[in-house]
Amino acid sequence: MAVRNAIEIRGLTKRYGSLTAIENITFEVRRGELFGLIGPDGAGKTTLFRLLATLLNPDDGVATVDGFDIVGQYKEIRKRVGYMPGRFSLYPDLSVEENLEFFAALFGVGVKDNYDLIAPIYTQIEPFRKRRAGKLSGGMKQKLALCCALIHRPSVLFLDEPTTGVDAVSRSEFWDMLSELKSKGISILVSTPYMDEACRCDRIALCNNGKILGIDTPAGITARFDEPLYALSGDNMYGLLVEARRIKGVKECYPFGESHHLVADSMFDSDEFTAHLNGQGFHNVSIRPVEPGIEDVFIKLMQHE
Ligand SMILES: Nc1ncnc2c1ncn2[C@@H]1O[C@H](COP(=O)(O)OP(=O)(O)OP(=O)(O)O)[C@@H](O)[C@H]1O
Repeated sequence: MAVRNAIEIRGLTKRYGSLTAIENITFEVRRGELFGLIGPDGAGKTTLFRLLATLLNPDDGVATVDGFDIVGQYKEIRKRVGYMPGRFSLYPDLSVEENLEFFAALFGVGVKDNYDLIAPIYTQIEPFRKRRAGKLSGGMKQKLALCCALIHRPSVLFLDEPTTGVDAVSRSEFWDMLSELKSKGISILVSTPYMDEACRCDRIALCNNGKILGIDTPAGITARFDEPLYALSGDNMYGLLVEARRIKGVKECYPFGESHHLVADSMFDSDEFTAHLNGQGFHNVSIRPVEPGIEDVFIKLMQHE
């Protein structure tokens, strides 16, 4: 019988001494799904990947990848997964093509065996095939690392912060490549600290401090934000933040890119709010309703943790 879920995790816990890096995590990644782990540094994303890639053993709980247990059946899992770790995973002194050949040999396949899978990605770096991997740009390294992780045609792909430190255009191209791989039936678990990338996933888990704060589709996550939200800006942004937090009807106010986001309650009146700030000597105050994004939900969930 075909295994329905690519990954199943039940009550998984991992400690490093007295520090609990992963605490009682439960979720599943469906077959063919592009699933995102979204969270800041230290959330436990890398630890989770290392557990699922069978490089660490859990202290508690169970997990399967492609139907195989991460502890008892680790050899089966290693044949079936592709893992692109966060840090540079290539051999910097080997050329592009030597890296690819090395990873293919590691899995007992030839580069030609699964070339169709990597071709759309590899053709972009092929002109540089003689160049040492250490001399490639960030975006090209990322493409080569992805080819190396795919060379044995894994059924499940683990990508730990693949777009960190990569320019915006390469980041967007990378997500296009992931959509393409997904359409070929590969299940993908990918982590990112960038909230704007979350919307490229089928479902996401918001993680912080080793715990999962919420799991849903990106639209389902943003729908959880059910309070009036405004963008606030003006001269003296810091003073504005401090003063806004004191005003009646303001539940929260936090810096958000170029403006502040303000969460209001039912008592909030934006005209009164602006008049108050003008009376306090603030200039060019602008307040306008905005749609919540995933980051707003994240901030809200973290505050209630
Ligand atoms: N080998 C280790 N020994 C002790 N503590 C560790 C070890 N590896 C990770 N940690 C700690 O466990 C927590 C989770 O780290 P982890 O690397 O899994 O998080 P992350 O979300 O991947 O963040 P980052 O992007 O910074 O790696 C952090 O507090 C980290 O300092």
